[in-house]
Amino acid sequence: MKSALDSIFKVGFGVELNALSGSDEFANRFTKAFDDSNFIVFRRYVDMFWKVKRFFNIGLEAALKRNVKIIDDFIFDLIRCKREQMENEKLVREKEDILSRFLMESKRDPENMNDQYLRDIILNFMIAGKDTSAGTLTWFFYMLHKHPLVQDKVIHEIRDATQAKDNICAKELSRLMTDDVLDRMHYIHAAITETLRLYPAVPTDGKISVEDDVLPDGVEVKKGEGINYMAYAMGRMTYIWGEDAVEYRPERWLDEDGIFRPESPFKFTAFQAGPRICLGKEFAYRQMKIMAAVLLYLFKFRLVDETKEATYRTMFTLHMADGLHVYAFPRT
Ligand code: HEM
Repeated sequence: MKSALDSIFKVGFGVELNALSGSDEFANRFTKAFDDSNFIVFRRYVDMFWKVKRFFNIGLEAALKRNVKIIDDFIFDLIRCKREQMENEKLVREKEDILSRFLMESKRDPENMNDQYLRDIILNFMIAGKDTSAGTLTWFFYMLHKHPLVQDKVIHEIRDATQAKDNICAKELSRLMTDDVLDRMHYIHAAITETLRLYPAVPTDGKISVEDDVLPDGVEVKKGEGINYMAYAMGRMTYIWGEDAVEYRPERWLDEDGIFRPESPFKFTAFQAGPRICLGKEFAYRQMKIMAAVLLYLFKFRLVDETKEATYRTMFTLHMADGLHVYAFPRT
């Protein structure tokens, strides 16, 4: 999670999270407030008194208010730092990250693109990019543990694609992860995609119809009605994926030459489909492949509790309940 958050800060906002927060403790406080708020907002679906609690500022709603203050302070600080950074660097690198681009735009339209607007943009990227890829990697490592043969193939492919020496360090190994090398990793791509089919980071997603419509199966939807699609259930349906739908089998994504064969996003819905498909999909695959390849090449992992079956925590994203606790041993 920490590493996914670091990437979003670096690539999306062009700042180092640690440099910004000054200490791990401040960054941890922000991360905790962010995760807890995610959980509390999701709870509103099943707590019919949440508005009353918000009105009297009690219970989880009081906690949410405190968390939102921590998040706001942190994000407004980020915006201030970023503005200073851009001034100091005389805007030489203005176009390198998403936040710089929004800040440039906000100069042209300061009334609409005010700090509140920028805060929402930043949070949107953090929600979209932090828990999704970090959570998927957690389930991926769990799947590899349950399927040692898949794990062997993954490690074989990393060796093959990188041609790394046995005693290579993490820094050198990550330097070998060029676009070319990552594009050759079809098996890992398939194994991550298979993980997302069974454990989609966004397990259920809601939409509101902007006009009267008819779904492909004939169901009528009226303007303003809500509708949900459930990637988690769809990934396990036998009439979509065949009799072995609940089996973890990366090979289903590969052709006879071992090349990754994508499915229609309307069938594999983990990234949604259509004009609002995930903007960070390619970034996420790259990030997850690099992280998985470096960790698996250098370490063997063993679960702390081999008997425990992983289950999820109900939130907007598919968190593994209590996380995945592992022992790591050097592979060589
Ligand atoms: C395993 C990783 C990921 C998965 C499964 C995933 C999945 C999704 C899904 C299902 C949506 C649609 C949500 C909705 O509109 O209701 C979405 C939207 C989005 N995602 Fe991702 N995402 C992932 C990683 C990322 C990353 C790393 C980033 C950014 C760096 C990102 C940026 C976005 C953005 C900006 C949107 C909004 C697009 C729009 O509304 O036009 N995602 N993602």
